[in-house]
Amino acid sequence: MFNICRRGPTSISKVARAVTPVLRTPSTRPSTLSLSAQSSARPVIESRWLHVSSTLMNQAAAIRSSQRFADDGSIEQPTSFKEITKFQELVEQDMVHPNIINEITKGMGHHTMTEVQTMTINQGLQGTDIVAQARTGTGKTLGFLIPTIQNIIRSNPDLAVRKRYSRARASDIRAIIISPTRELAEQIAVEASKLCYGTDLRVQVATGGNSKRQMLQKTRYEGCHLLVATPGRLTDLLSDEYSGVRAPNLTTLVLDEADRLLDDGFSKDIEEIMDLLPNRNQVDRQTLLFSATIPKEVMHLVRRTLKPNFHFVQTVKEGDLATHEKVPQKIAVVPGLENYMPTLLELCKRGLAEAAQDSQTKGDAAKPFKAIVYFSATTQVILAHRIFDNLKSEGGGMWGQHPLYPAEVSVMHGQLTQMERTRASDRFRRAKSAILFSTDVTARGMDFPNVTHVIQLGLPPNKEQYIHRIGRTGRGDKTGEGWIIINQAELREARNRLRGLPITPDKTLEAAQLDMTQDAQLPKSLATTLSQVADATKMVDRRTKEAAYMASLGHAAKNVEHLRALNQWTRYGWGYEKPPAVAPGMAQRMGLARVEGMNIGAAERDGFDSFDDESSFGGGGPRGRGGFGDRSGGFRDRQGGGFSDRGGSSGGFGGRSGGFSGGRGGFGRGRGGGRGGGSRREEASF
Ligand SMILES: Nc1ncnc2c1ncn2[C@@H]1O[C@H](COP(=O)(O)OP(=O)(O)OP(=O)(O)O)[C@@H](O)[C@H]1O
Repeated sequence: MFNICRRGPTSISKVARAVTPVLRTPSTRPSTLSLSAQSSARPVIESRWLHVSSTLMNQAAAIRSSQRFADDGSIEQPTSFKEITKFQELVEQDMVHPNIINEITKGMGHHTMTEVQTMTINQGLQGTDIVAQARTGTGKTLGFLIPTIQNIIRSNPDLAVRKRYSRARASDIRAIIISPTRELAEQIAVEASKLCYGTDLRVQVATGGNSKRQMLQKTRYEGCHLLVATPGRLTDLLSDEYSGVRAPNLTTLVLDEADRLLDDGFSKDIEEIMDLLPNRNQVDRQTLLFSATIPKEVMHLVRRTLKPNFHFVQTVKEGDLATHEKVPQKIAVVPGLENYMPTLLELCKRGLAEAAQDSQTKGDAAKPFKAIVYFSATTQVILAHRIFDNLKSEGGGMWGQHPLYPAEVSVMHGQLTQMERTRASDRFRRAKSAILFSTDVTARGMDFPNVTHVIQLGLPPNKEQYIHRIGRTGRGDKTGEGWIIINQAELREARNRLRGLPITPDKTLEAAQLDMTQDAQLPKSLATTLSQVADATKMVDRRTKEAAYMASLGHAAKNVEHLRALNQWTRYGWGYEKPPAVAPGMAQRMGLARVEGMNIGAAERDGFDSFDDESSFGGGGPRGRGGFGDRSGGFRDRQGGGFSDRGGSSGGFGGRSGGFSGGRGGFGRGRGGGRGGGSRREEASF
């Protein structure tokens, strides 16, 4: 996979995996090293630190000379150095300032470095450009923060100790860390601030969604040495001639989640940022690229971003699994999209039951149930969250306890305001037992503690994203479980996209096995689950459902099987007789005009707004004859029963003429719900 970056006789990956890494490149900052060596009269800590600098200077000089004096003019075999694996040793060996390490050993309680930290910290302290690939949750953040902060202090020893009054300015930026998402930027900034607590370094964070004016006020007031930012806001600040945010002496540039930042979505921004930063030939800087995934396709961009003699740290060996063995991963292939919510609910109930059992035996040490549920589109996240938010316990009435109590159900996606996003991620971070419905905004880098389950509904956009999503569990020394629920129509694509991943099929979830288009006798627990989802779905407004439909339509448009599955979902999942209407012009443009089963036509005016262009949802569909999802009728409606708008006897979960029941009852169609609504009546059969 990484043969693209082979350089010289030894492949980079081999070098990076060597037990004792070797210094492959000269230090890039003789001037900064000599600067630190010049000052001498300092308090104890700082004079100790001056020794640090000179030690590093000697090391760096040794390497430089070994290159410079190679007999045949080529780069001489680099000098090896002792690899440090304990944080405290970095202080003892005068490689990192104690004020930084204290925060790690005493503040965070970490003593031994992880594999990727060992390799990147030892190497990064030499000033080398690094691209590092290591599994999710293995501590890459400290892997780039320690060298970044240390290298700033190395060139500015005055900053090593916190002072009462800082003289920092907004144009003092020495290091910039770029992250693809706002939440991740905030998280990195918090981590960086902890590390810098005992120093005089000022950390600022700049992300879209937050007030630029406030950020500038704060930055101008406090100054900034280390800026953590998302690409858009960073470009904005650097190109704004009045912002005052400048980095004329930039020492380090870090791209976290580098493959994401270098892919099509962000690469233009990154290029623009590079142009706005000082020219590397004039102001030498170290560049650090980190990610759990570095696909071949971005390697040429990686190479363009780094100096030619960059160092490749790769703890995931070629052919190794990119995900953790300690995270068992299961796939449930369900007959149709209508099975998603019942299957998810069953899985959550099971997880909570296991957690409750665990807490009886282990007390506080028990594993909770804390899950992130991923969807590919915001509209799907919103719909699923509304359904889960509406769930009611059987027989609990309006004010009954939520069936997933004590888990908090929350949501995270790009349509929330930044304040809502921050609140949602803070709450989820703190929650013991919780379920977060999310788009991929939380898929990369987010370090929510104790996530026990990652559940993906539908296929992720690519293998990398699957790996990052799964990486939200099993972090550090924790374990976790990964689940992916797909429908039959996605199976072939899933085999392709997820090839080589350790995913095993699972058939233990009852709702995943059920053909919801057919009559069936159901066990009580399953009937209850279906009934709860049915009730909850019915309470969701039509617009939310149709927004999810339209978003999925865009993805499914080129595949007849997917379209069929999608339309079937509206019928058996929501109880629509016909799928939502798609305006003829839009259907034409999307190539759907002749596809069987589509509802092409003007939106019906039924009291809701209707839509007829691509930016909308396609309009309100016709009123179905039945189905709990139909706005115009359904379960326990005015006419007294069933799931149907035409009265209980013709209602049905699937929107046809039947229904489903709990107890010994069945799920199906045709026999009628009877008065009072089938799902609540154990004896009833539909
Ligand atoms: N040396 C260490 N020993 C124990 N735990 C550590 C160590 N370093 C970091 N951690 C913890 O491991 C967790 C994961 O760290 P981090 O978020 O840096 O992982 P990552 O590799 O960047 O993950 P991702 O690929 O998802 O971005 C954090 O909770 C962090 O506090």
